[in-house]
Amino acid sequence: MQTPPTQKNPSVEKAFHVSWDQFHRDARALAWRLSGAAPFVGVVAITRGGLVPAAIVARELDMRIIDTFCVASYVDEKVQGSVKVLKTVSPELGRKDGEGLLVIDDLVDTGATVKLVRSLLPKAHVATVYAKPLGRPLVDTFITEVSQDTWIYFPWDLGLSFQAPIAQSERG
Ligand SMILES: O=P(O)(O)OC[C@H]1O[C@H](OP(=O)(O)OP(=O)(O)O)[C@H](O)[C@@H]1O
Ligand SMILES: O=c1[nH]c(=O)c2nc[nH]c2[nH]1
Ligand SMILES: [Mg+2]
Repeated sequence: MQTPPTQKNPSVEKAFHVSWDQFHRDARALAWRLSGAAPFVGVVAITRGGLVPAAIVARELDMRIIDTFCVASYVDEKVQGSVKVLKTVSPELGRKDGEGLLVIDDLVDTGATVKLVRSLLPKAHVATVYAKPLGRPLVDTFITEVSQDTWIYFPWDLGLSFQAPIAQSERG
């Protein structure tokens, strides 16, 4: 299954850099919020970004049944291709339209990924750590909203590098 052809994100101007520490705290906050909706029969991570928060949430909620929903979409930074399903959940977990499942991703942006997952698991509870306005109505639980023109930089995509002083960057 696949969503309609390639689309580009609206102009992304701002940057939101997330450290490992901040991501861990935000994912734990998500687990706290989800504890009110528990119990779930299993956790499903939307790969690949959902693997990290899924591990943290599963640890906090003491869940051991963990599966993946594997998709591929963004072909390049900030450019989204059509979303393709590479693997869905096991038939055992996926029966009953995903009822009782907790589906986790790192963020919802345009909502294309979550829409596709929801079309196959309509009764699952979908949670993300971060949400942008376009995708926000498609998730049941999230922690932090950022504006649509913000690109979120995750710690697994970053490395340490020199930062020019603010005064220097203001001089151009
Ligand atoms: O709401 P959308 O516009 O669909 O965007 C959100 C999706 O984009 C990113 O995944 P990406 O496809 O870049 O792959 P990755 O998780 O393997 O990095 C992110 O992890 C979400 O899954
Ligand atoms: O690392 C990422 N940051 C984002 O803001 C984003 N939106 C879609 N896909 C994304 N990946
Ligand atoms: Mg992803």
